[in-house]
Amino acid sequence: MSNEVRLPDIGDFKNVPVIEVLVKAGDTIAVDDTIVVLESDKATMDVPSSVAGKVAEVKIKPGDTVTQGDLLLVLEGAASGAAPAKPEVAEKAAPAQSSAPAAGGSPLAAGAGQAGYGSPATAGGQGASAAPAPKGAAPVSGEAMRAEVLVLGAGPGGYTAAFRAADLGKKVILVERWASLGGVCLNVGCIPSKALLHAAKVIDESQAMASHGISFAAPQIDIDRLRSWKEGVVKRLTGGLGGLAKQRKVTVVTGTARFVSPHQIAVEHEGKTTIIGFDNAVIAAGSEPIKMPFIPHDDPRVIDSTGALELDGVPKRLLVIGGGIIGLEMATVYHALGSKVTIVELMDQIIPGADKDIVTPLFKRISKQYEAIHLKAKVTAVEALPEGLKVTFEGGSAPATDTFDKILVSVGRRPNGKLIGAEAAGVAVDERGFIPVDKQMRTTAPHIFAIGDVVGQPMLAHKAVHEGKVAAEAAAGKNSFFDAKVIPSVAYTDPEVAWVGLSETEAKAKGIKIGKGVFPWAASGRSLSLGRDEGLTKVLFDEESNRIVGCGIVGPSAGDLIAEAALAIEMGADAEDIGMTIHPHPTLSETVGMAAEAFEGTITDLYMPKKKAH
Ligand SMILES: Cc1cc2nc3c(=O)[nH]c(=O)nc-3n(C[C@H](O)[C@H](O)[C@H](O)COP(=O)(O)OP(=O)(O)OC[C@H]3O[C@@H](n4cnc5c(N)ncnc54)[C@H](O)[C@@H]3O)c2cc1C
Repeated sequence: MSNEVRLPDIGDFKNVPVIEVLVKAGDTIAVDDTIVVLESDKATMDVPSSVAGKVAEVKIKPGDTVTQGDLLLVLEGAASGAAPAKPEVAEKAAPAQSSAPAAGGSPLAAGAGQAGYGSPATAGGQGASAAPAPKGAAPVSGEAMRAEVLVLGAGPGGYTAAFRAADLGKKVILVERWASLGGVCLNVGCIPSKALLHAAKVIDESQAMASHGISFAAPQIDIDRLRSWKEGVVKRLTGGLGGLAKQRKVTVVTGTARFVSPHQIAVEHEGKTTIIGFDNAVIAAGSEPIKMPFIPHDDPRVIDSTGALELDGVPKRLLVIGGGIIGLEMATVYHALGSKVTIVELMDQIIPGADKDIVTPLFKRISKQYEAIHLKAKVTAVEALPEGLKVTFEGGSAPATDTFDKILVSVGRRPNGKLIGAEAAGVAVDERGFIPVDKQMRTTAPHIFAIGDVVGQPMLAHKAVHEGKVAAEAAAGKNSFFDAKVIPSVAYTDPEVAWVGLSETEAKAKGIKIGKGVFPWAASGRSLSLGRDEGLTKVLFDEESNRIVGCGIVGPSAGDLIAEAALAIEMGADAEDIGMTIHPHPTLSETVGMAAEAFEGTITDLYMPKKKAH
């Protein structure tokens, strides 16, 4: 039972005015009582099921503005060390962060413009639903092991949480159903895909050099060697994690875990069940690819991202369903290896989470390379015939039917929250399988935390890692919060597309006034010397404060360049800070500085007669 009532992480509440407060000190509140009316859609907030009792103090009044996670009420008997309403004393928050614009009501939204590898089909958010907290089951007897911190799942979120908790002196058990550590990211996600994308890049660049005077023979592709090189990269990293776990004395248990009570899990492995007790737990169970009911997924010619990374041959004609990041990265690989690629996407652009102008250079390039890209179109049926997979389309420029050798289904990922017996531990899971959490990554059972893909979008490894640290520190009694302002997204296509913070589309939709500085890479010496000129760097600024609120970059290495914008946003930098920072020449990083100068009107590498020089 908690002694605080906070505004939960549902929807998108940021700086929302309080219209009415329906309780006062001395009132007794019970589950489902309405306590506050907010302006946003006249939303009301009811007492969550983990809270009940007498109100000691009301922390808000009509006219205040509140943001997700803010403290609303303190109940009698509250612990003196109650967590602060805002993360200003969070240990990891540097001074510059707490003075940055988002805290003071800037247009920057923490969730803005973020898309991950689970997009576009699953549009969940952190704490997407306030499911009532289940009670949890009675403890079972026969505990074989006990941990101070138990971590369920050894992906980037889980191994980070386990290692951080161990470094903070906790006795940690890490449970993983797969034989190797590293989760989706290391085994069947980020790392193998980037290894294959590197191979694709070498093939494409060697072909491109023909027009610059250097010709190579057509590549001889030994698919078995390519696969084993990729597997070697994966093994090196996952093996390294095993070593790091040993060094920290983290006990790794192999098996599939389910909660059996609020302080116990049962681990099934090779027909044996082991009960492990814990004080705190961190759920890092990740996500899995979404399957579509009308697609014959058990036909070996229908693959998901894991199947695509297995590199089981190169199909002549490949259909990629879903023009999100995973689909486009895999299309890049298979195109380079020789497949004729068709993409079908429901929305009116590929990578729907990013601004159209930063996606257009990629779209133009792959439109020339691929057989077809059908936008605003969908697959309605797939028939498995001996000669191929007959696909029925609807909408856009798609034909009525077409036949392919393989189909990659990449329409998003679904969280694994419903597969771990969460109800036995008193952990609420929403109807889609996401686990609602607060800013300390606590679930509805306050001693159990959840992190990574299983708590919401964006489904990205770097988000999971950051959350893993917060959860481990909070479990170790530290006052840590997830207070990152932004989470960058990258499509490692060719060209790469990267964005962070507010997008122009979002700013328009929300009526937020922004200014922008754009630097076309056709004016970048470095870009031209790479034989490429289609790139673009766009930096968005708050119109009043001139502080950076978002950035979009398309071009080779955009994924590396976006880190500067993410840091600038975290630090509350303005256009002058970025423009006056001396960037090395000739580099692509100059394009970020020059975009800021274009906004300021101080740029000399472009002629911008409309901007007043100052
Ligand atoms: C093809 C592809 C490419 C990607 N590329 C990138 C990229 O470049 N950059 C990026 O940031 N993200 C990328 N991602 C996304 C990234 O992989 C995920 O966001 C990240 O792995 C999530 O980490 P996690 O710790 O939440 O979960 P996961 O990595 O999914 O790990 C969860 C772990 O929990 C284990 N588990 C689940 N249930 C149980 C159970 N009951 N008992 C025991 N163990 C269990 C699973 O076996 C798994 O090992 C990519 C994803 C894919 C599919």
